[in-house]
Amino acid sequence: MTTPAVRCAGLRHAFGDTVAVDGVDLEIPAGQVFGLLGPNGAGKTTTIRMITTLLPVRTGTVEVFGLDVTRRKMAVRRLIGYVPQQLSADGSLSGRENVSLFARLFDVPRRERAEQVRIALGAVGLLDDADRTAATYSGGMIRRLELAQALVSSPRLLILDEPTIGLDPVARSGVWERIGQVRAETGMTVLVTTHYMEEAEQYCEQVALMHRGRVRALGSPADLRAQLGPGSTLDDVFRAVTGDAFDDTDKGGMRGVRAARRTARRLG
Ligand SMILES: Nc1ncnc2c1ncn2[C@@H]1O[C@H](COP(=O)(O)OP(=O)(O)OP(=O)(O)O)[C@@H](O)[C@H]1O
Repeated sequence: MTTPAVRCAGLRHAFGDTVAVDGVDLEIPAGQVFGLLGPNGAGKTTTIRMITTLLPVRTGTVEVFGLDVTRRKMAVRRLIGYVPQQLSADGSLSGRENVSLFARLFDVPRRERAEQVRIALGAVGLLDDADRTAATYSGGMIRRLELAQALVSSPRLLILDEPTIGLDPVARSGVWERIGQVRAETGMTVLVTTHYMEEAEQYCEQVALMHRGRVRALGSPADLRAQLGPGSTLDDVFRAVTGDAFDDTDKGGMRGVRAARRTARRLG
């Protein structure tokens, strides 16, 4: 059997009295687009931060391509590209400068840097706009720029936290198209959190529904719908598991992205 891209066993994390992740067992097969779904506060970001080594794993284990994230932290970091919910692009720099900065941070060899930056910008359709400052980009372009920042180190596992939050439907499908193309070309594994059920349905091969720190349902969107009964949607499955509704904010530009992500955090 091939080594899974991610394996979490008995994973738990508490912030003081708040148990954010409460015994998560999860296996993400290599090469899949895997969706981690859940309402605000379900524990998705905390899980992702442990997988990316940004939060220590105190209880349970996490492996990325068979490497323990606690013992092999640096090796794990080299395998991962991460687009956090918080804005990670600098509005005062050009698209190319933003991606170059990440290339340096991720130790892309100096000789290869310019070419890798060009390839990453090309992969997200931003080559023509690469030398404009990011402050002039639309919300969808900023998300694609952040995707290029994560792709520049050629990761085997791409982790995206709410990649389409706050974007209009056209920009959302633009982001997903780019993710799909890169994944088809490289075979990389994609772990994504999203609030948008129709996106999970359309783009994820498997999803885990999280609620109150636990995985409550796991499977392909089609299997989960079938388990609930004929005519069910993934939304129905979600409501059956959580009983919660979502916020959905559509705004454009750097300010809009920041505002939407802030609102999403506040609502958490
Ligand atoms: N740094 C922190 N300090 C204290 N509590 C935190 C911290 N980070 C998260 N929490 C709490 O842990 C729980 C899980 O939060 P987490 O951000 O993992 O959820 P989420 O599913 O990613 O939600 P969202 O969709 O809003 O990002 C929430 O109750 C949250 O308030």
